[in-house]
Amino acid sequence: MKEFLHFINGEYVKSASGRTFDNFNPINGQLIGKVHEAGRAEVDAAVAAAKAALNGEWGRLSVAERCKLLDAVVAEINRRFDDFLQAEIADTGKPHHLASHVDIPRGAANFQIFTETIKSVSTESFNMRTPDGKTALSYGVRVPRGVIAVVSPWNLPLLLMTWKVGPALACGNTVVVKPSEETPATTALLGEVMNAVGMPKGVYNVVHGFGPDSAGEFLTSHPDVDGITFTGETSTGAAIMKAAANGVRPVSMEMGGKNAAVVFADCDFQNTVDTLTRSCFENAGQVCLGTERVYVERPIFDKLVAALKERAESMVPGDPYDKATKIGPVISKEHQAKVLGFYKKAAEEGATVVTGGGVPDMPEALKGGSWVQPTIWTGLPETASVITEEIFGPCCHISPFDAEDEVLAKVNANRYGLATAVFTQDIGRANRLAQKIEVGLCWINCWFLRDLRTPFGGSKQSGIGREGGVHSLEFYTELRNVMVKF
Ligand SMILES: NC(=O)C1=CN([C@@H]2O[C@H](COP(=O)(O)OP(=O)(O)OC[C@H]3O[C@@H](n4cnc5c(N)ncnc54)[C@H](O)[C@@H]3O)[C@@H](O)[C@H]2O)C=CC1
Ligand SMILES: O=C(O)/C=C/C=C(\O)C(=O)O
Repeated sequence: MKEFLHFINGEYVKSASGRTFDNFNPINGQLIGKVHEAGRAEVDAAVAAAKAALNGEWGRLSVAERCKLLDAVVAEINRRFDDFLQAEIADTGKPHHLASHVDIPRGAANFQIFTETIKSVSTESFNMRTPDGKTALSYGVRVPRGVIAVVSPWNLPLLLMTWKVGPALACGNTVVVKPSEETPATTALLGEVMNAVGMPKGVYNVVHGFGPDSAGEFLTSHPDVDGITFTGETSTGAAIMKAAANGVRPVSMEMGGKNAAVVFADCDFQNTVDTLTRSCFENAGQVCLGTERVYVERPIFDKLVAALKERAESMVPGDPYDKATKIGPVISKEHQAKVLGFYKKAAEEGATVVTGGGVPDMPEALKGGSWVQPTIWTGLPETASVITEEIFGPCCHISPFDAEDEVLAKVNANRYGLATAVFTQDIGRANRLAQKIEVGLCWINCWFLRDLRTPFGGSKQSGIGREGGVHSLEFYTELRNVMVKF
């Protein structure tokens, strides 16, 4: 049986308490291994190692030397691609094609983009006359913030963790990562990569455990943590902000969403259906950017519902190791119960269940997994739970609309503001809506098309701050001003 250990100061270590918890495979419900749960002792040791590394060899490296090490991390992730792939599939149950095309390549790319960024970024400088007639030159210099706590979720474990570790290290910080209790494997494996490339001890640390009264809380409330970056549920983000306030540490928060897609009658129909199939059902709907509300202009409403139904029914849940499988299980039995709870509520609230709505009939070997059917509803009022609350499952509600103002008001009538997708051939209308929809990310005729140089993050209760390209430097560095009089 596998054992997942903490990675502290370059070494894999057990918890002093001997406390462990079980890690289950969502594909068949079988035990993958035991995960060591960090107590205060392990979190203290990890933060101390990270703090010491700032003043050691790591802190003395030039930007070029630091980037060379991180380039070696990219090469080593690619060399061990299959190890990462297998670990990620076992932990999450995501299909092979998705993990191999999205998650693992992005794990490497998330280091590469920030080595490129940090090498070419400039700061401002000003020349001025002093009151006594001399000259002064002021210039900005970016310095690392210090020890960064990275708290990451289970839906895209390697991708979302490295999206924060990449820029943190490129900027010269050190990190202590607390991966989700559901998905410890790839974060733990990255420790082997760090050692293989000769990363100085203490630069990358990992502590496993849960949130409240466990590793997550101990880490985010630790006084020697200088900044906290988080992806996950909004209520968790709020709890972490309270911990961060004690000691006045900056936070970067990427939180929940209830994303809408707006489909106009003049859209490229085939592209729209292809894209919605991905945005509603990919990764079993467990993407914070995923679409759970679809608004369709009335003339094509029935046609769109019928087309998406056909596509949803072609997403037959199956063995993620089979390269043809398009949809796997959700992350856990607990999450399955949450998603099925919404399915039940939608029916109780009077939805028309266009397709799905329950648990698929799986082959004997997979029956123990946490499966749910891709599901589409219509007919609910805007106040219904499945239209207002984040479900994080392979499902969407489709409503008709008649006017641009009407749909805009519906899209914005939600506490979240992460992402949207607008489908139309009228580029003026698309850009008009992009200015007015209250989100951090607006896709037009596409979805989850990423350029890692661009700002990524949410509005309203979906987040605080932007990460990506130079925008990540706002969080991962302190901008210091130097004034020289001569
Ligand atoms: N990317 C996103 O926006 C994600 C959203 N979710 C949403 O959140 C729901 C719950 O999923 P969870 O994994 O439980 O999300 P979560 O937000 O509770 O967990 C994310 C991370 O935060 C940690 N954590 C939890 N409470 C904490 C605390 N008080 N202090 C410090 N760390 C803490 C967890 O251990 C995990 O590493 C899902 O059903 C989904 O709706 C979940 C994962 C990702
Ligand atoms: O592309 C990214 O950087 C992030 C994608 C997805 C999420 O943030 C998420 O699902 O939480």
